[in-house]
Amino acid sequence: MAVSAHHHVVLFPYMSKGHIIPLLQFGRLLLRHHRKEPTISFTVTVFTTPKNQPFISDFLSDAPEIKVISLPFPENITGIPPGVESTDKLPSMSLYVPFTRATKLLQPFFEETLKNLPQVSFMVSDGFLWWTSESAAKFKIPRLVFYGINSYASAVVISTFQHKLFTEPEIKSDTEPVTVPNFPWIHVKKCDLDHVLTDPKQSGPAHELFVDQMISTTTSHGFLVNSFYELESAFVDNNNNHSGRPKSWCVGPLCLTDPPKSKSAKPAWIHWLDRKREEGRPVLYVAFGTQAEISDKQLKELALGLEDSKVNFLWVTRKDVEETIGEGFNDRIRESGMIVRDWVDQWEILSHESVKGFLSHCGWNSAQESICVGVPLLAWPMMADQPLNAKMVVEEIKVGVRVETEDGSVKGFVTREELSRKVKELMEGKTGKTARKNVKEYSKMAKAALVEGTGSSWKNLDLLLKELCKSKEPNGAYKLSD
Ligand SMILES: O=c1ccn([C@@H]2O[C@H](COP(=O)(O)OP(=O)(O)O[C@H]3O[C@H](CO)[C@@H](O)[C@H](O)[C@H]3O)[C@@H](O)[C@H]2O)c(=O)[nH]1
Repeated sequence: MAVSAHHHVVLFPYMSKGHIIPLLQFGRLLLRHHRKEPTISFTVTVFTTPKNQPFISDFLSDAPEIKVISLPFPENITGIPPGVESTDKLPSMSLYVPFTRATKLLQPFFEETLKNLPQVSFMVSDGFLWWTSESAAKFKIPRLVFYGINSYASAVVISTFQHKLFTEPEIKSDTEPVTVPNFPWIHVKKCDLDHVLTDPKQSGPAHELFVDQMISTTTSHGFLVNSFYELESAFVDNNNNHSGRPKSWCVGPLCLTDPPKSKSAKPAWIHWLDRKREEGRPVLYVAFGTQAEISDKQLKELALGLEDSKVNFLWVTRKDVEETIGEGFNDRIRESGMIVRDWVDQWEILSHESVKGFLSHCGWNSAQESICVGVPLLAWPMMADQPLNAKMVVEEIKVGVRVETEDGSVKGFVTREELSRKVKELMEGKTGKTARKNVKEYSKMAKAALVEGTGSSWKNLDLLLKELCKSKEPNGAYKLSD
């Protein structure tokens, strides 16, 4: 089967760095696919809002052919400070619902712009932007939905939801392990799942938003998944075994599509990592993505736990740690630790030879980046899909160690003693050693998944493109060109 030559693809990520980054990487992957498979070529247009555009343009500086269009972000939304257009700038993630609901006001601008663009072969839009499926239907554009989560997390969520696992009968305990019906070897706690899935009332603004997102998902052409088959085959197969459910297409790891970095102008933290390499000291990288909320009390305990562990660490955080902990901390850790408050190139840090462990909240991008570079994880999940990602990483593929909270709940307190013990376990202990060995294997599989012609993700993308990029009959039906 041949496909007609040139296609226009629209990408519409949710306004959160953890959602924007992988979709931009997907845009790059499309261009790269064309370079390897010249029979099919793409124009890619990314939709966003003005305050997100500089980040996107900078991220795509190696791919100027990807066009970025900004739509005006709605003003005067109750609770959302003026000028906030991305979740990492929200004063609290409790504003997720009004922030996300506000995006619906972009719909008329989006549709007006679509009218004036070249015909779109398919669109990939974020599952949080449920209303984009209405726009896709109006313009007869096949929509792929992207949630940024892996197949393990979505399979567990679907099973929990379908079996009303925590709601019928209602399970009151936050920390009682319950067997997941489709996967009897997995036990989840109520606190591992988002409140919308476990709330017996099944009502309220968060629930209504979730329902809208689910409905728009079921009417989509398929799921685009930032993962690779070999990592979680049982869960991919399970997700694709439900008749009537859109097919999941694993096309990742998308982080492997990042361009090689230029060697000029190394930032200070890379110089610091170079020095640690010369000293022969392994480094723990510490970072919690772009929207984690850590109390001052917890931040202090974290800092003291890192200090107690005596392990060298590079910690990227938006907070002023010394201000929270009190004078003297920076002096005490001067030799063993470095704290960075800038935006960093996380991939460059994780790829550095000195980095031998990653204390992470297990946002799916971070976790997968760590797997790809072969660095084991110390999992400290905090919200959203992170508890499930942590379970997957520690229990399923065994590439990490888990930090436990005092009361066993996800949002519970982690003591300095626990943290220090687990840091040492990851960096020097037996479980850490096994995780290190396992993660190297998955790292090889990750790279193999994208190899032209033979990789599972390469083949999936090729099939998907062939399916979506058929030329259209005037009545909107698809026709194969030959
Ligand atoms: O200074 C920084 C900070 C972050 N990153 C990158 O930003 C992304 C962060 O994504 P992720 O690790 O997934 O964390 P979050 O920002 O917390 O991601 C949100 O989105 C993810 C994908 O849906 C979910 O898995 C998370 O739970 C959710 O919090 C990663 O690619 C990082 O490499 C940088 O490059 N430099």
